[in-house]
Amino acid sequence: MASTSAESSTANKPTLAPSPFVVPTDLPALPEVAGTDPTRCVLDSFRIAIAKVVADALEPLTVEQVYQGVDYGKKGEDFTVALPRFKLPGKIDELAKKVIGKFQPDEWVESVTHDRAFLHFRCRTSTLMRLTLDQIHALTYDTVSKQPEYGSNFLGEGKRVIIEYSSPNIAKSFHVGHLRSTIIGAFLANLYKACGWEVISMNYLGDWGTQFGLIAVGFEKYGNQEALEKDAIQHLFEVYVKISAEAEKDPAVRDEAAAWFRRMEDGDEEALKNWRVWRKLSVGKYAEEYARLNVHFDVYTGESEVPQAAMDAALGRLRELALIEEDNGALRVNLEKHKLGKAVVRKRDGTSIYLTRDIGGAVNRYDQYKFDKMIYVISAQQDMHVAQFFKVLELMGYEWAKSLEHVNYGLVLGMSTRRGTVVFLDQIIREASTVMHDQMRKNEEKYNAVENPEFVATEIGITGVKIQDMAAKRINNYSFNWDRMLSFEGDTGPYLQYAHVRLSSIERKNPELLPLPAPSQLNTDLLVEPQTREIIFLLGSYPDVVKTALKTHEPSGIVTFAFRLSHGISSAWETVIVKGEQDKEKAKARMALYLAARDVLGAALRLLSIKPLERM
Ligand SMILES: NC(=[NH2+])NCCC[C@H](N)C(=O)O
Repeated sequence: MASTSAESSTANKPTLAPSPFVVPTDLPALPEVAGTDPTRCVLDSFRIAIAKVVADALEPLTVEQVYQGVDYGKKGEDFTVALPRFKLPGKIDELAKKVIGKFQPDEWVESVTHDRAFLHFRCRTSTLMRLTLDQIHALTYDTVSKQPEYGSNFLGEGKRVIIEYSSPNIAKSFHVGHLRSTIIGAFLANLYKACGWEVISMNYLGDWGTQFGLIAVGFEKYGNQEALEKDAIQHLFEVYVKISAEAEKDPAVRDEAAAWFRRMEDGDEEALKNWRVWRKLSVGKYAEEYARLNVHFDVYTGESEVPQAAMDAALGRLRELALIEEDNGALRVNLEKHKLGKAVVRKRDGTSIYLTRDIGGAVNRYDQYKFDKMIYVISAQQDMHVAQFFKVLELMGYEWAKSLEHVNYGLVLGMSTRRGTVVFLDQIIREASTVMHDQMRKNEEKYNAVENPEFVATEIGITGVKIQDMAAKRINNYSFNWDRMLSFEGDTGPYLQYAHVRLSSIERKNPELLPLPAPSQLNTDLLVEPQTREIIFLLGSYPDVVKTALKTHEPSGIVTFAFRLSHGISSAWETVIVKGEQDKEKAKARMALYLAARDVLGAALRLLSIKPLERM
C-alpha cells in the first residue's frame, strides 16, 4: 500500500545532530535572530553584531529588520548596510552619523565607515580567525558517521524531496544532455542533503514506448545473446539502429512493431519476456557507470512502471474538466488558454505516450512518497513538455502540483571522442581518462611518482568533465572541449584537484608540527598577512554559498567559490609558508589555516559529486 511505504520511510528520516561548535561565552552576548545559526555559520554572529550596532542607534529599527539588510561588501569591505532600504525619516547623512557616533568597537565589530548611503563594517580580525578555524575544525567531515559537515544547515529538516535526474533511454544513445542531467542532479541531491532534506534520488528510465516494439522485432532478426550479456546498452542500440533504418523504408515493419508494443501494454508475458532481460542488464551496466561517476540512485524506475490505472484516472479527470478533445481517434488535451498548445495524451491505437506517463507518474509518486517537493532535472529542450504536464497536474486540482520544479539546462555542443561521435556514457568516461592519462605522461618525472596513475587519471578526467559542465549558469550552452577542460592551467577541474592535493601534502611535509592542537589552542593572531584574512573570510562565507545554491539551484556558485578559494591559496602559498618558518607557533597557525582550506575545498568538491584527491 502506497501510504504505508510513505509512513515507514518517514520514520527513517535522518535527524541531524546539533553542531559540536558553540560560540565562546567570553565574547559579548548577542541577541538571537530567527533563521540564523551561528553554530554552523560564524558570519551569522558578525551580521547580528552589525545589525545590533545599527538598530541600537536608529530606533525603532529592530535587530531582525537590520539583519535582512546586512550584505557582503565590495572588495576590501566585510559587510555593508544600505541605509535607504529602511525608509527612516531624516537625512541619510544624519542617520549614518548617528550610527558612527554611537559605535563602540568590540570583539565582534572592529570599525565602521560611511560612504554616501552606505555603512561599511569590518569584523574583528582576531575573533574572525579564531571562530572560523574553530568551527571548520569542529565540523570536519567524518567518513564514518557521515555527519553533515561544515557548510551544511537545517533548512530542510523534516522535509522530503524527490530529485529525478539522468533518466536515459534504454537502447538509445546516452547523449550529453543525459550527462548534464546526471551531473547537475547528483549535485542537487548532495546539496539538498547538506541542507537537511531527506532526498530520494530517482532515475526515470526511458524504458517504454513504441520503440521497444521495434527493438523486439529487431531482436528477432539481429539479436545475439552473447553480445547482449557483454554490453546490453551497446547491443540494444545496434539492434535499434538497424531496425529503425528498415522501419523507415518498410511500413510493414512499423506495423509489426506497433502490434508488438500493443501486446506489451496489454501485459502479454510472452511479449514482455525479452524486454525484462534487456532492462535488467541495462540497469546493471548503468549502475556501474554511475558508480564510477560517484553518482547513486535510491530508486530506478521508468516509464514502464507508471501504472495504467494512474493514467486512466488522469484521462478520466481531464475529461470531466472538459479539457480533452478527440482528434481522429487520438485524444488531446487543450492547453491553448494557457499558451501551451494542444498535446496528444493517447494515441489512436490506445497506447500511452510520454506526456501521459509523466502525468500518471507524478500522481503515482505523490501517492507513494508524499513528497514536499519534486525536482525534475531535464534539458531546456523539453521546457514545453514539462510546462504542459505541470499545467495539467495543476488543472487536475492537485495541491502538490505547486511543489514541482523543473531544473533545466542548455545544450552541450560538439562532444566527440578521437574515434568519432559519442553515444555511450562509458565512452565519455574512457575518453576523459585516456586524455588525462596522456596529459600526465607528458611530465615523466611527476608521472613516475604517481602511485596509481590509472585511477588518478580517471578521477581527474571526470573532475574535468564535471567542472566544465557546472562552471557556468545551467541555462548556457557550452562547447565540449577535452583539451581545455583537462588542462592544469586556468579554471579547470584538474586545477582544483591540484589545489586540493597541494593542501593535502602539508601534513606529510611537516610531520614535526603534528599532531596539531585544535585551532582554539593556537595563536591565530600570528596570521597577520592580508592573504590569510582574505582566505579566512572566504572560508567563513561557505555556509552562505551553500544556502544561495539551494535557492538558485546553480552549481556554478559552488564552482566559483572553489576557484576563488584555490586562487586565494595560490597567492598565499609562496609567502605564507609553513615549511621553513622559524617561529613554530606561527607555522602551526598557518598550517591550521591551510588544513581548514583543504577541508572546505574538499567539502565543496564533494558537494559537486567530485572525490577530492590527496595525491596525484
Ligand atoms: N520525467 C521525465 N520526463 N524525465 C526526463 C526523461 C528524459 C527522457 N528519457 C529523454 O531521454 O528524453
